[in-house]
Amino acid sequence: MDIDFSSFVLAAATADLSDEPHARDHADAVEFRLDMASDPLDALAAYDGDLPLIATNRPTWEGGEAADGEDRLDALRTAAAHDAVAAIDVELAALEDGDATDVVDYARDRGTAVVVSTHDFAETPHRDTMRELLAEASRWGDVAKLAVTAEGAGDVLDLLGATWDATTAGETVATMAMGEAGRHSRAVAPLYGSRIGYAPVDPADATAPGQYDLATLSGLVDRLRSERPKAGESEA
Ligand SMILES: O=C1C[C@@](O)(C(=O)O)C[C@@H](O)[C@@H]1O
Repeated sequence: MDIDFSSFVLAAATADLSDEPHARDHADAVEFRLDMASDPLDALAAYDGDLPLIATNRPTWEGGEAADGEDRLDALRTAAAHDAVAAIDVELAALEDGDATDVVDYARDRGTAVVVSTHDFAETPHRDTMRELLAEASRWGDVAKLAVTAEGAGDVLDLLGATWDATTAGETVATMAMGEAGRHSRAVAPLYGSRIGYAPVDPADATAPGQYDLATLSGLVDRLRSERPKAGESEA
């Protein structure tokens, strides 16, 4: 299965693939958080859902639950070989230190897309720093993802600015501000070019702070998209 990141993709984020039938009405894909699942590879082998998967195996040093090491990357490699897995998510830091380059090469050889991500659970970096992180991740991946923590609306404005700059420079990016102050970024960032949104089917199963549930985010994104000026009307 493939995912087309040339337009917005709404991913149901979950540690439980039995969520997939409940996600179909609203989601374009499922993000399977291997690091949060019990027996993730068995669940993957048994998957026969309709939605394509983005496989993520987030290490503890980037806010996830997977122990660092070869096993984590081997699981991602196994996931990349599964027909339903359209993309894998790899941390930019794991590529820069060289650990994950083999997994990314393997995914590419199989035609599996690569999302290269950075998470900041403490703050929102300076706009220039965010711009650099997106540019760097774009060098490695099909989609450059940046999730930061907003303390106020100004942080979201900076993130949206970096998103817009990257998008107008031709990069394919996914951005979101975590935390309460950043919540609205999840609905608005797609208007500035963000190509992936993440939301749990059930809000109790959130995979990051400040997520909307899937039905709510789907409704907000659709509504805002339909109100956006059509190309040629007034957009830059
Ligand atoms: O990187 C992301 C974005 C995310 O952290 C969010 O804030 O929605 C949720 C994660 O599951 C996903 O891998």
